[in-house]
Amino acid sequence: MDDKDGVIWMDGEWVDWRDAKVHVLTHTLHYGMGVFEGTRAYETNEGTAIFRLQDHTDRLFRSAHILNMQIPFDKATLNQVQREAVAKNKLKSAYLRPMCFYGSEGMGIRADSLKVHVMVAAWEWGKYLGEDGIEKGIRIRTSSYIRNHVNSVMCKAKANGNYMNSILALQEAISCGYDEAMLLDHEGYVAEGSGENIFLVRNGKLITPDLTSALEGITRETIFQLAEECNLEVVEKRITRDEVYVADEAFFTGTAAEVTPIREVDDRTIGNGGRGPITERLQTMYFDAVQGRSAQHSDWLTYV
Ligand SMILES: Cc1[nH+]cc(COP(=O)(O)O)c(CN[C@@H](CCC(=O)O)C(=O)O)c1O
Repeated sequence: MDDKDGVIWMDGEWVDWRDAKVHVLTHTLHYGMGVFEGTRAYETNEGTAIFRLQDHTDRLFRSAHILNMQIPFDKATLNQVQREAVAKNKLKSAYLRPMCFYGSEGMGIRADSLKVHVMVAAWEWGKYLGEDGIEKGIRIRTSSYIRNHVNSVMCKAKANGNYMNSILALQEAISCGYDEAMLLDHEGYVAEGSGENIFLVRNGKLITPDLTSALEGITRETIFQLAEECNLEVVEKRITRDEVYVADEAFFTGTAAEVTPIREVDDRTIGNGGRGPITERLQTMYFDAVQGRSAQHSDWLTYV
């Protein structure tokens, strides 16, 4: 990733992509105390637009608040910089990564006298779980790693250090021949994917875990709204792994994952073994919204 052409925003300045570096004694590099966002910009007939930019920026600031980090820029600045990151890098569609991190002003767990630094990068990122995955569905397995406990890490913060858990789970799934991991919480109930929220369809209803141990996904909330528009009931409840096995349909949601059907869990075929009809309908509505074909949701788009 460090050999691209383009620019990255660091602490108020645009720097050449290849020069966007930090010292090896950068505190967050050692201890993982930082927050970030993943936001997508899509090409639309009216130009490139960032999807639910304000919601992502709001969550970035909530994440920082949870970790008691003071971001030294305001939301309007972060929103404008993300628009510029897409434009300056001449991207028609993009994945945006704002991140707030502690610098190399000091070391140690005490973490006092540290400065909060902010960067924003943007790059082209295709289908997170593969082109096939979006249409045919993916194979997932229940991870041997449980989701972080709500009192060991802060699950409502999109915090850098939380993702060691996700990486271990995903690496395990891939090493076992699957595409993604499904993580249970410490009580054994389904929480989410390594980087996605999860939905089931059963008897025409959507079912999704409550947010206790999961990230408050913006795509998850988008699906709630789209489901309401097509009179689909959404039930938030505790879900066991065998409820996933007997679901009629299942899918992941996330900015990177978008709406990805799940066709198999722990070698159990889900429903028709592919993308289910309700999943397809919601996926189509989602892509209509992000690609500017849904007049009803033009407010979700921030044109670059
Ligand atoms: C743990 C987790 N849970 C749910 C979600 C879905 O949230 P939302 O994007 O607001 O719908 C994400 C986003 N995962 C991001 C990280 C991907 C990465 O590899 O980094 C993403 O989808 O951008 C998570 O990281």
